[in-house]
Amino acid sequence: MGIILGNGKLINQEGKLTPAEILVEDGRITAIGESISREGHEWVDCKGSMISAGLVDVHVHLREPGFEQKETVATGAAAAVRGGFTTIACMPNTRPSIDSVETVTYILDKAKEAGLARVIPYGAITVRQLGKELTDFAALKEAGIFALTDDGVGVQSTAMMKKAMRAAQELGISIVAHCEDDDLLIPGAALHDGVVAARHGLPGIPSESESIHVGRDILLAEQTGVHYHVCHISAKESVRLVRDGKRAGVHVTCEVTPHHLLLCDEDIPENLDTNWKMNPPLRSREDRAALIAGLKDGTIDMIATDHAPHTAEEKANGMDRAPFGIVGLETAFPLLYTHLVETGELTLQKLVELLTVKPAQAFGLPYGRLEVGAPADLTVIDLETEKAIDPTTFASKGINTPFSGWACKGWPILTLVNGKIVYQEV
Ligand SMILES: NC(=O)N[C@@H](CC(=O)O)C(=O)O
Ligand SMILES: [Zn+2]
Ligand SMILES: [Zn+2]
Repeated sequence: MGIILGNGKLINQEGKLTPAEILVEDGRITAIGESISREGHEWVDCKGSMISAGLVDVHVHLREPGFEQKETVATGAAAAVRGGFTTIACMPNTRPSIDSVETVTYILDKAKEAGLARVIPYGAITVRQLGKELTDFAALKEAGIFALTDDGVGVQSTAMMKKAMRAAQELGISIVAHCEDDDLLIPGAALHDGVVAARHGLPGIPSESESIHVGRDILLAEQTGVHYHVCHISAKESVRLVRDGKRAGVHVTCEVTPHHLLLCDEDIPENLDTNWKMNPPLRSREDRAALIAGLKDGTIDMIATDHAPHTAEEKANGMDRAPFGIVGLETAFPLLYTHLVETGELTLQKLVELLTVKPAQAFGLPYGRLEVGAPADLTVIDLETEKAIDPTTFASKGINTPFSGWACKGWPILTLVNGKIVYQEV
């Protein structure tokens, strides 16, 4: 017996929504048609909503092991499927960090136990993410990592990064970089080094602290031939460097977050609410425009949330001491649909691609495609009902979002992973 997603809509070649039904059997999509015979199958009413391939997020912090008060694999995976994400790659800045086979296996076991989203752990580039010694890439690959990154911190040594790229290239693993040059950082700086930080008399985080690493690493990627991916790109100079790198034939990709696409430093409230503190910081209005332009011309390959839950207690520590990071899994699609698609900046088709097939393609994952034979990772999204973002309803333990109260359309109502219903709006 299969499951029919009935009374749904699909985006066609012209980007129009047309009536469609999907049959799912044994974890795969086995038929797509205007109307599928219900005989012998369970029938689920999509109520005229859009059916999309399940969303893929290559940048998520699940916090387990070590910071279970912020999030666990189970709560993070629940947040993922509630947000329509069926595959998430989780970052290694846990305690211990994901620098050993044991920790990779621990997370994969927790994810299996939760039975919600597909969770693929990143492996750390350096032992304990200290930048001093490479981890055992071959062993981590064997254990099932998604790619290598030291996200949370930048790899400071150029020589270490080059060595990592060489080794990763030989094994066919991608290097994913949090680009940040610590030499350019002022302790306690929390906002972009621009007009808003200046108005508050605060030290700022300069754009070059990011773009210098982007430029350095693109040159190293050119030398080594590795697939190099930039995390949470935020500065216009970084976008320019990636554009030039692509033109020169370097295998470079990058991601942007929903918050960097929708907000800039001028939006930060006067009271400096720490739900607006994240790394990289919200940059200038021009930077935000460059990110949208980069998405449109293909320089930016995908959208990733950088879901970074922290406790309310930690976030209550003031702009200079609160941890960097905001949650994103449960708000990404509604925010982007409402504020980029409904406003005419991006087409719905393009938004869906940036959250499905584009990240999957860049990293060689078999997900993100809605076609017969593909794994039945599916998301049904209600594009009509308008609701305000309410952090008290989140499945995530984190409620640290600057988007509380924002009215949005585009809410996921049903999520299937591997043919199994893992989220259904009640
Ligand atoms: N993005 C953030 O502001 N914080 C992330 C770290 C990171 O993504 O660099 C975290 O782990 O909290
Ligand atoms: Zn980062
Ligand atoms: Zn991150």
